[in-house]
Amino acid sequence: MTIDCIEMYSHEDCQATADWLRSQTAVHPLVGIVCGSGLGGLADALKDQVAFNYRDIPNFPQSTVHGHAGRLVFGTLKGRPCVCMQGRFHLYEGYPIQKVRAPYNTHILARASPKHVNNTALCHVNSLTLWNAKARTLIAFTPVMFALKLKANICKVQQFVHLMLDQQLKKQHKCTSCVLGMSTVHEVIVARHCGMRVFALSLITNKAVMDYDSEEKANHEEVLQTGKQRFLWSHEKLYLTFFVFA
Ligand SMILES: O=P(O)(O)O[C@H]1O[C@H](CO)[C@@H](O)[C@H]1O
Ligand code: HPA
Repeated sequence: MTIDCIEMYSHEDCQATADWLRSQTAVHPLVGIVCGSGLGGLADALKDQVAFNYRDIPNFPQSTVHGHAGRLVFGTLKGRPCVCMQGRFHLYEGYPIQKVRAPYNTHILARASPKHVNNTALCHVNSLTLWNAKARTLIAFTPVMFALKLKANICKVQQFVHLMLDQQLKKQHKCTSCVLGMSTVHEVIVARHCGMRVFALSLITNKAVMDYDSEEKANHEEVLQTGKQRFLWSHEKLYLTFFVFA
């Protein structure tokens, strides 16, 4: 990490964010959920909510994407302390990666026993991805979760590559049989790097633009609409899966 990067979001900045949050709520989350586009409604399921607007949290990035409420919601889900991010951060918003990943570092700091960053944990970048044809939902697991999920026989399995893509990088990547995203991969990398167990569930919302010479972009309204339509199903599954592993 260069000096510039450290200055953009230092350990002290991160600590200040965590200290402020700890002073505002007695909830010490065991589970952190990042709600993607169209899925922010999941936070409504939390009981005894204490919510903060990102703009009021020291050093926190701001949500700029339509449909991302920009709130951090603490509460309990089936009795487990939990925090939901209603709004995530993307490189295409103009944030440097240090700012995009900051909330995930902060989540670690907010835990009762923070872990040291382990450089070797970066080998967990390649998470497995499962396909549930019925609900058009992809689920990425660490290998342990993959095995448990298979045992539970909850969904039909097909393996995909989840490719991280930024609008500007589109022309550099050609892939077949993969799903595209602009956020989850770097979140998973940082969380694994910090020693968190990760479970990622991605809703397939739209057909990707596969003509690499096209200026066309993913249709965000379609993404939000599909999120709304599929939310009830996802909601139930999120209950199921999070409480298997929390
Ligand atoms: O915001 P998330 O959940 O990543 O969802 C996706 O949907 C948007 C596409 O319009 C992008 O923000 C992309 O990353
Ligand atoms: O079409 C897409 N491309 C990349 N990321 C996405 N996230 C939602 N839809 C898309």
